[in-house]
Amino acid sequence: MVGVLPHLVQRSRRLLIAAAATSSLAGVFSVLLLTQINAALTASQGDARTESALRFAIFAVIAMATQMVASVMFERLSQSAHASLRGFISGRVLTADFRRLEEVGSPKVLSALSDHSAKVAEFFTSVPTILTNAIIVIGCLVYMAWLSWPVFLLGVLVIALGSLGYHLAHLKAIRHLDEASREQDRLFDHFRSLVEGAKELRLNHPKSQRFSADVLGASVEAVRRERAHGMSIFVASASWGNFLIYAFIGLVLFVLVGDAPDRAKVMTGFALVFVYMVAPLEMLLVNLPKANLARSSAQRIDDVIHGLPGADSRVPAEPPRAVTVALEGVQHRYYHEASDEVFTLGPIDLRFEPGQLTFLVGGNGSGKTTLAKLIVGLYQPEAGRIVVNGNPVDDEDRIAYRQCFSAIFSDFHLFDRLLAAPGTEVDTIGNRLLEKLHLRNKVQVRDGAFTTRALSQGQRKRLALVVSYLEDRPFLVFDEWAADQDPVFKDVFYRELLPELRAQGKTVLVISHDDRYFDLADQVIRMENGKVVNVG
Ligand SMILES: Nc1ncnc2c1ncn2[C@@H]1O[C@H](COP(=O)(O)OP(=O)(O)OP(=O)(O)O)[C@@H](O)[C@H]1O
Repeated sequence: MVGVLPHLVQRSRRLLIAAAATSSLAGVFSVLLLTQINAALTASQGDARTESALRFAIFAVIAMATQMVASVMFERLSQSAHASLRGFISGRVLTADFRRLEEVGSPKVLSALSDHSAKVAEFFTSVPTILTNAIIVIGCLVYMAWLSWPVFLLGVLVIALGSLGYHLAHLKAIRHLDEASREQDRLFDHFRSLVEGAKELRLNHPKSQRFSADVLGASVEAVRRERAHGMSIFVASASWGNFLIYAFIGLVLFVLVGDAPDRAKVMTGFALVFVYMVAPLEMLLVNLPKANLARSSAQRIDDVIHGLPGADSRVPAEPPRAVTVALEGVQHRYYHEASDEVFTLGPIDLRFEPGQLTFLVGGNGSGKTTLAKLIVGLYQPEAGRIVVNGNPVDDEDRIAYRQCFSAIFSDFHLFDRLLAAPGTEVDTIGNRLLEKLHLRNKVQVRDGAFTTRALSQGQRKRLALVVSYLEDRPFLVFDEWAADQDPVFKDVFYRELLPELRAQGKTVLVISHDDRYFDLADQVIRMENGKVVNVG
């Protein structure tokens, strides 16, 4: 698989080449400017000054214009790389296998979408600086060769020594930068705790302080330390490069030039070239680490993408009106790395019919939610198979299979927009449902969105139910939906809403601890430790 950085480079190859060519031109004209300055400084009386001034002016304008155009082009490349990276990663997250996504975890995904993408995009803005300055340095060397061969050879030797030092430093520095970007993924997890654990942290001051110092602070510090370490090595090697340049200047001015007849003239030329070359060299050495940071971030993005292999994104057909789902020897396992233990669910054989109300019951951790995720197709069975309306579900029709379901899990998410298909009278139907769920005085559906989501947990669950009704899927799954409802509404849910759904021919699966209502079910499945122990 091509990494994201080579992919981005390949994708915008043409613009990149154009921008690089313009950038190189800017470098070439900067060196030509230098030749004009030198010519003016060392010219004898009576030389054609006007002509020289004109050339100088033309070169200056071209250098500025090419620099400007190149910078704008690279800035655009950088922004489009950023946007395309974000689109690409989000696309992968959207289509990824759900279990793989759970394993990768949200901190890594968020870190890839924000910080790492930005660092990779910056690569495109550091390229013109690297390129222009590299050309200036090379141009200066060529000019030097024209002035004097021995000096040029010495220059090449210095550059070779500098590059060797830089390469050795690079090997060491990149380790720190890689470690920093890995730690940064963990840092995003702590950022999430900082926001999502705001209540717990406020209620316990010592805990908050320990979190701030030992967890968040330690991680921030680790990123700072590793990045500072890595970047310091780069910057220090830049100083080594600078030192070599000064050593070079010294050698040329005091040893090589010696007592040449036109010493003053030669020395002026060289001094000017050196001074002209130092700043680009510095820029070069400062910008190369940025490109390395980008590479390290691109590696992290590649890791996330690698963990989320692309899936079939064919648009599935409309789900059938009614579904019979059968599980045949279905099995799923979770591996817990920390304790080296495996939780095994199944093998399980079950059957769900249209117009059938099933209750799934069992103790905490017995595997009810995992079974529900298997039934709705979020997890693929590791053994056994699922048969829908008589047809076994294979990899190709898994997406289509999932469209048969609408589920409210306990960690459900309410989107701010209902995102209904165009043409659906979502406002009218939604408001009717809000009325039915006793929420009309609190919230409305307007222009395809709820007017507010700032409601109690039980009320938000009712909104999730509205969404579920609107989706109008043949199989509905409610994972402890009623747990947050008041006794009156619980009664409405079990005695009115569920029988209504059953009467409509829906297949309904309710995970519940409310044993008062078990007698309403057509089927009660009891689970213990990952196994179905009873179907009544
Ligand atoms: N995302 C996960 N990654 C790894 N293991 C998990 C994951 N989710 C659940 N498990 C494991 O599977 C077991 C069953 O969990 P599950 O959520 O299916 O139980 P449950 O019956 O729904 O429990 P509860 O009544 O508490 O909701 C747990 O004990 C846990 O060890």
